[in-house]
Amino acid sequence: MAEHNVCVELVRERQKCTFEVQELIHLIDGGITATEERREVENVVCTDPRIKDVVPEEYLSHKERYENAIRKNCILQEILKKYTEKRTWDNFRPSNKYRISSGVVKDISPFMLHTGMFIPTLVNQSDDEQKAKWVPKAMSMEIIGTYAQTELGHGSFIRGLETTATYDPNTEEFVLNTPNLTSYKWWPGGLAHTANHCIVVAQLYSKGQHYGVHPFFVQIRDIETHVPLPGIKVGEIGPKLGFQTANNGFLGFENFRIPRRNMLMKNAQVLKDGTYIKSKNDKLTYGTMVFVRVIILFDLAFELSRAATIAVRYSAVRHQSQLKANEPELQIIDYVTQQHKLFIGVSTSHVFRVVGLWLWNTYVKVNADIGKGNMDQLPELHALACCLKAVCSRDAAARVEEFRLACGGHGFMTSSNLPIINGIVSASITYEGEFSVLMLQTARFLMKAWNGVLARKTLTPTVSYLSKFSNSDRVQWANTTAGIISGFQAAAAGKTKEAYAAIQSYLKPGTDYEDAWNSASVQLVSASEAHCRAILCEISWSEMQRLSKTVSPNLGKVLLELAELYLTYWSLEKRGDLLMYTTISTADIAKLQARYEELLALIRPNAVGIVDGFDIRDEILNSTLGAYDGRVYERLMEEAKKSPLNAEPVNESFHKYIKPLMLKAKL
Ligand SMILES: CCCCCCCC/C=C\CCCCCCCCCCCCCC(=O)SCCNC(=O)CCNC(=O)[C@H](O)C(C)(C)COP(=O)(O)OP(=O)(O)OC[C@H]1O[C@@H](n2cnc3c(N)ncnc32)[C@H](O)[C@@H]1OP(=O)(O)O
Ligand SMILES: Cc1cc2nc3c(=O)[nH]c(=O)nc-3n(C[C@H](O)[C@H](O)[C@H](O)COP(=O)(O)OP(=O)(O)OC[C@H]3O[C@@H](n4cnc5c(N)ncnc54)[C@H](O)[C@@H]3O)c2cc1C
Repeated sequence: MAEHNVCVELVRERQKCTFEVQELIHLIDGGITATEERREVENVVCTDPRIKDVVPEEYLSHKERYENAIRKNCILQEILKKYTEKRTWDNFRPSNKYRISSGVVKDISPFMLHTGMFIPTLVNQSDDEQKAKWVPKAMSMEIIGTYAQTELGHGSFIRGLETTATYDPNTEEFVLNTPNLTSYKWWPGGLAHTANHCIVVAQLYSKGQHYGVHPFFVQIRDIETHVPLPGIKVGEIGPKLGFQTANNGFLGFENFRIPRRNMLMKNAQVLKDGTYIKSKNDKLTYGTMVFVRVIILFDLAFELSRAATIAVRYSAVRHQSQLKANEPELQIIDYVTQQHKLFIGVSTSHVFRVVGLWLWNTYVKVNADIGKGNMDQLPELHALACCLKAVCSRDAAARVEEFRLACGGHGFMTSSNLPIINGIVSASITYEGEFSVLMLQTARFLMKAWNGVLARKTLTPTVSYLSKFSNSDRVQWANTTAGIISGFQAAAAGKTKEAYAAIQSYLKPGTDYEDAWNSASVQLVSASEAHCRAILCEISWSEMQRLSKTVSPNLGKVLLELAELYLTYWSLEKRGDLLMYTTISTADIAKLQARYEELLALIRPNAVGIVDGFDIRDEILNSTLGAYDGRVYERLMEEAKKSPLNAEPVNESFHKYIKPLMLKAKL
């Protein structure tokens, strides 16, 4: 971007920056080569003239919008293929290259489930022979798939799914059926008109026995004509709050037959005669969900970084009101209340990224152990992935909404892109495991851990802190980062203990454990949240500390300020918990507040530099308010002019309706 086109406010902001932005970019990308590789792909895609929309997406009809998304995503796939053809899935270097998708369509790609769930399920749940047959075809997009699990009647309760797969040993086939309306698959992305294959999660029956839910590889459309195969009823579910171009669909089966070997057989198998071979652990069927819950953290970090870039740059450009009489109007970023809205979101993006990487490394390690037959760490991984996915998605949605509010009226414009990002992030609170449902999964783990505390057992690493805080004394408070982390752990331990006690107190004679659990579930969710906050604080602080030692002192200082801001913000938000479970005093809280305000002031001069460090191209930001040059007002007007209503000075509705109304009023 030529600096002479950049508005004066952003030029000044960039001059103020105390660290090297390029260094931050490389840190976020994971190295200079990763930055170069990402930029190269982004450049090829974003400068391809076929990708540019003449009419903005939001003015298209639902149908046109989908067709446009498909057209452009096919071009993207073509380009990406060039960059990935030498790689197989197994050595595919995890990167943030998928973010390029936002430079192609503003909303969600209809191929997202193909990449995000169809391929991972084939990779992780097929046996070697199946993998060799299906994965290359899916990777090259010779076949296009999705993940069809949720039904009209059941999403959270997977054991309640109603689609059946009944083995017929005579033909060595499974017969798939949708027994009633509530058993229609409902929601899968790309299912409606994009995918020709899907993973179907269905209840398995063989030799008259029921064996629970299992994944099946199912072709639903003809490869040549794309016509649904006989016995398949498929369609789209209609417009939603967001995800307009995701092509979410419904699917029903009528005696639809698939070969025996189309059951994904890495974990459980059905032999030719119908004999069922059990998996080493029946929860391995849920493996793709664990994978996606883990990688969602990267997606949330990225979406937050987009919203942060938009809101921070806009706040530097926008002037409003006078702080002092006869002085120029302030840049809104100089109002401390504005900094309070903005900087926690910026910091949260960094926290999610580093905690996401830590979770990813844990996932890789546990998966390797599972491969060797050791399932010991699976419950802990599941508990971690559940609460982190749940809390981070909810936090991200709150932060994006705050960024939107921080942009005042203009943040309400679709052209700001904040409403679309809001839709994308809000959806993540529900999909891949609804918030409360996942929090209660982690609570199950915490209750078991508390049993371990009572029995003086050694606990697994992420809950080992519970033993430290098992007595009733309030924990000694220290106004340091270590003290804050310890305070969060004390709050988590205290809440876990109380939720446990609440279950016991509800367990009167004649009460089932499940009813007592339900009665105590608000406290259980609260305990899970506290546990998750303790993890977010501990891991983000240790990771940011580690990273700060790998970079220049100037950047290291900024990283630590962002990390400390996160800890301080949450200490103030959760002061009630800290007052209950630690010896924190009102004077300590006042000190925390003062430090928080100090951190806002320290971050302020670097705010634009920090969001520049996310290195998000204008085509990927898609925002009138957030572009690199800060030409906010020109862009808002340019976009407004694209409204089809502005194509004619008088709309025909005037003659048809308004004029007659006015004439009638005269009579
Ligand atoms: C360096 C960077 C690397 C990154 C790599 C990047 C690669 C980039 C590639 C692509 C990028 C793409 C971009 C990605 C963005 C993300 C996009 C994804 C979009 C997704 C769209 C949405 C898709 C969906 O929504 S699919 C449907 C999802 N559905 C759900 O999640 C349903 C939720 N429900 C459940 O999970 C379960 O029903 C339940 C857990 C709530 C209950 O199950 P249950 O009834 O069977 O269990 P119980 O309650 O009885 O418990 C039994 C027992 O089992 C334990 N359990 C449960 N689940 C698991 C599990 N998964 N694993 C292990 N153990 C489990 C449970 O804890 C109980 O244990 P107990 O010991 O307590 O008895
Ligand atoms: C944008 C989007 C994309 C999606 N994409 C896919 C996809 O590609 N493939 C796919 O298979 N699915 C997909 N889904 C479906 C998604 O996974 C489910 O919507 C999700 O798992 C929640 O299930 P549900 O809709 O049945 O909600 P419900 O389970 O009916 O939840 C409704 C309410 O009941 C509460 N509740 C439910 N069970 C309990 C419990 N045990 N304890 C306490 N409270 C409970 C919940 O907390 C919630 O408040 C998608 C959903 C969305 C929104």
